Amino acid sequence: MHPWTPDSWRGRPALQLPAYPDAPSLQTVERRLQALPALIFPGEISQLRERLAAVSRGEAFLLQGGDCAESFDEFGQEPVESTFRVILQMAVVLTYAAACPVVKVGRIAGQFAKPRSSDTETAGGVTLPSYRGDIINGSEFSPAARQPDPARLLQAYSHSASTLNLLRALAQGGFADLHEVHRWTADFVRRSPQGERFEELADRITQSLAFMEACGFDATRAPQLHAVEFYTSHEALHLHYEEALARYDERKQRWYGASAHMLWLGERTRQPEGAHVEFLRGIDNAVGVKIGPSAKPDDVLRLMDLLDPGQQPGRLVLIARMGADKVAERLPPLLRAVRQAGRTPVWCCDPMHGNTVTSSNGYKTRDFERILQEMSLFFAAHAQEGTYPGGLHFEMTGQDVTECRGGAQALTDARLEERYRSACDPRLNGSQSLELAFRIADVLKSARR
Ligand SMILES: O=C[C@H](O)[C@H](O)COP(=O)(O)O
Ligand SMILES: C=C(OP(=O)(O)O)C(=O)O
Repeated sequence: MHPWTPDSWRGRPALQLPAYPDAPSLQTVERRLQALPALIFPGEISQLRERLAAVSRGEAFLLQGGDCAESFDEFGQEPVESTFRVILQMAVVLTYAAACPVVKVGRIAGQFAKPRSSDTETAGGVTLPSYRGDIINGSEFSPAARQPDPARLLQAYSHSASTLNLLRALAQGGFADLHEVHRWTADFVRRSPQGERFEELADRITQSLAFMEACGFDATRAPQLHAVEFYTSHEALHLHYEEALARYDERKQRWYGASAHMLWLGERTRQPEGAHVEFLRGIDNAVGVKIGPSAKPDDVLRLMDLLDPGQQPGRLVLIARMGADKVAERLPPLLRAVRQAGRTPVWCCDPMHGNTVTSSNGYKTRDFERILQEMSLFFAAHAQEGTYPGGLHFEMTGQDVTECRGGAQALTDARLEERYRSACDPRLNGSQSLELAFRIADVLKSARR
């Protein structure tokens, strides 16, 4: 294998990257990013890998979720806090049901670049470059907004740094204390059936804590009750940005990606000879790979050889995103081939990306029941093949958006326009996310048995 360097990807075909008209400006920005502090430190990356190693042994469960694409405009405390809160709630529901630790990873603090099916978009007879995420261009349909602008890389760094600062405070500063579990429910969820169900669960947790404390258990000595570990992730799509944030860990003598704890390869950029695989093979982070319905067993094994030649526990997360109608047929041969090769990656289910449809009024949407169906079939495929269903990966937000259809709120096509805020793919709202956690909790419980 040829030697890896942070820029060795530049010799490979790089799909889904914009052509910047002003190359010198891009280079200036890259140099500035190289001089900025790392957002993530090597010790945190090792810790996440240990947690994922536990998942791969069937001792824990991975919950990964957040925006399809973070936005520079929808920025502030509320969106971050509400998403964090719903992830905590989902994790509590799953932990309680499966009696196992849940590793919490946000699609957050860096999820700014989007792969697109088409390079251009046409509206009203005008054709412009597609929106590719706020790190590249703007979502507004105008020639100026759609021009790729290198200055956006610095904005993405600064938004990521602020978001991460808030997440660290939320995770460690008292908000995530289990004694506060009643405060995690947003008002619009509280009045729903799943809000009420969560309140019952919160009551049971509060009573259990009170009982244990009455028995002499000293809660002040149990840091796990007062804080959570929360990790960040995004798609490693914008390689100029990722290269500029690669840092060398002198102690381990390894490079790592300092933009997030975990980075993943998208379905559209996982070519074995491509630039994205080349970059990710050289860094020490946990690495995810999206696996769509066209993937053959040999494709998956080849990617595993390239990205994890040493077969290190907790290094690889294979994120199956097959679609509810294909998962039962396409996933089992992959699970079998990986098991027969003696490999134990984390297997995770993304029930969002294979289930996107267009509503009768022209919105990109997803059906709650199809999402649930793909997850159930994912668990069934693992039961059939004797492998461990290690996690779930969602596009979701804590806010009260109307982007996915169905769920107990029974969102219909007509209601999508009420609060459709995503600039790219539809997300589950806070209520739908919590409902999904309850609906999948029983499946997880029996899978772990
Ligand atoms: O979120 C993922 C992708 O960017 C998205 O599914 C691609 O969407 P498109 O088919 O509208 O380009
Ligand atoms: C683009 C994404 O997914 P996929 O690569 O699976 O299409 C995503 O998760 O944002």
